[in-house]
Amino acid sequence: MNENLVKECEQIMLSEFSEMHGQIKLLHEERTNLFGALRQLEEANLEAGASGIHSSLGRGKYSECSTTASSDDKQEFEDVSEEDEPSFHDTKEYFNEPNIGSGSNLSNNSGSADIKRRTKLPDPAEKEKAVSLWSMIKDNVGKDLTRVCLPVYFNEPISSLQKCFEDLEYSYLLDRAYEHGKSGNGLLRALNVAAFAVSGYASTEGRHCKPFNPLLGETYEADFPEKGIRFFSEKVSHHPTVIASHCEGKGWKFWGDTKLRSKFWGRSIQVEPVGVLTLEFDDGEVFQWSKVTSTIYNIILGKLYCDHHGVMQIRGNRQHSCTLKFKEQSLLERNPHQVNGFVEDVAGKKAATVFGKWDDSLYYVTGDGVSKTKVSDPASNASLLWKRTKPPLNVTRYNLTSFAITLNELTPGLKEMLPPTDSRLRPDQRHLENGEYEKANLEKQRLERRQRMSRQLQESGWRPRWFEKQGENETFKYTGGYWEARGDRSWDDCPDIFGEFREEQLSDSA
Ligand SMILES: CC(C)CCC[C@@H](C)[C@H]1CC[C@H]2[C@@H]3CC=C4C[C@@H](O)CC[C@]4(C)[C@H]3CC[C@]12C
Repeated sequence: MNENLVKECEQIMLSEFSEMHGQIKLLHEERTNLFGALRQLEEANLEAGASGIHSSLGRGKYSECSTTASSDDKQEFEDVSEEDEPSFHDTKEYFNEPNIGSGSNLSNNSGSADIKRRTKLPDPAEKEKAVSLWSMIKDNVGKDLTRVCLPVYFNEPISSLQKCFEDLEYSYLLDRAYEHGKSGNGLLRALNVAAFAVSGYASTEGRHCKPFNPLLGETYEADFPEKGIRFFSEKVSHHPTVIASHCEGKGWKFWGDTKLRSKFWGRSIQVEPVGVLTLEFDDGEVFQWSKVTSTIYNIILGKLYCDHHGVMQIRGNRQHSCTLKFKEQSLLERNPHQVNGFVEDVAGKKAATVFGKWDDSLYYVTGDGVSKTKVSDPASNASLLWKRTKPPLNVTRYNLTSFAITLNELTPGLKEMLPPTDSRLRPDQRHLENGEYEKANLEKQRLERRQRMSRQLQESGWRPRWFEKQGENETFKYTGGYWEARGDRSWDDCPDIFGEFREEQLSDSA
């Protein structure tokens, strides 16, 4: 087949995923079948002189709900929680003055190494609405459903750029890995790197909402001196969606770009992240790996959940490499989320066995593991590498971790430092976080309209501001300068991507 045609098709598929259009198509098919059946039933019913069938579907008959536009707010939403949550919003908690603490070499220019971060999201301004995808779709019968943009209710108040930073929640594992390697223990370095690679999946458990798809050129910075890290990411391509990120820690750098390739399997979606993650220690040891496949189940019916499966090869350039197997959850699985693997040396000898669960903990045993201990029994002589932190006290329907809760916060003094492209300034996401759903929806529609220009922007020679394609496999590498520019707040060349769209913006970049 024609190569270009295949490429083109692939591109279309990818962009479809980013807008979740695929799901809608599937839903469309399902419901077309359903309505077909319904029509037959109704015809049969009419013939029999009965008319009670519609009520069983809750709302109107199929012929009535065909013309409402997606943006129309006449859509019916079901309220689940009747009682009002008691509000214990404490403003002091959010606007604490930062204390000047012992700074790390990475601390920001405001000199506040001891930033007090929030422990919960703002209380929603409006009452939350529970919306099922089905209730969305049933009001759009007869329309081209691929043109329907999902309302903000399906989103979590986190952008994909911020979600990439969630992989660094357990960055202390990399600090440990650095120290172990420095003191000559290459095996423990490799083990901690393996634990880090697994720990990034922990936050995906129980998360059922879609992150915001960033606009082309949108960025996110995370300066976390308390963790000794500084992270930066940018959306570098819209068709297909590619996010590039770069993180600096104590003795290490971690970077990579992620492009998602997706496949639709009836009721589930399989996501294959394409791209290589690189971890480089200051002493020259490098580890590289790719993320495993993730599947999101029960998109249409039942409880939505996410599983990760496949083999992760963490290749090192010195003594040790690691192979991790994420076991696919079977229908009758009593012990889901299992990860097993081993670290081997250059001679191919197994130096340690690792086992655990991606949503809970990871252990290791030195040697090949099998002869010395029962792998499934962590109580034996296995040592703990990583344990997930407890969920926050105030869980919301987004199920964010304590760490994720802090990611979209505008800590004191931060707003003035940010470029106009930072995710924290994205209005619809901010409104959603505040529970202002109506405003959030309006802004989301405006920005989505704007985003449709991105293909044109990209084709007319748009370039990422902070990353550049490098090397034979064309990975995006950070070109530097962001934190320096932040020091002088010189954001003149950063476009106002969340503002009103102006025609010149197309010609500017050409
Ligand atoms: C809107 C409704 C219908 C669907 C919600 C889908 C949610 C659960 C989906 C949408 C996008 C998905 C993410 C897409 C990409 C990745 C990167 C991968 O390495 C780990 C899983 C992870 C992080 C997925 C987790 C599940 C996810 C957040």
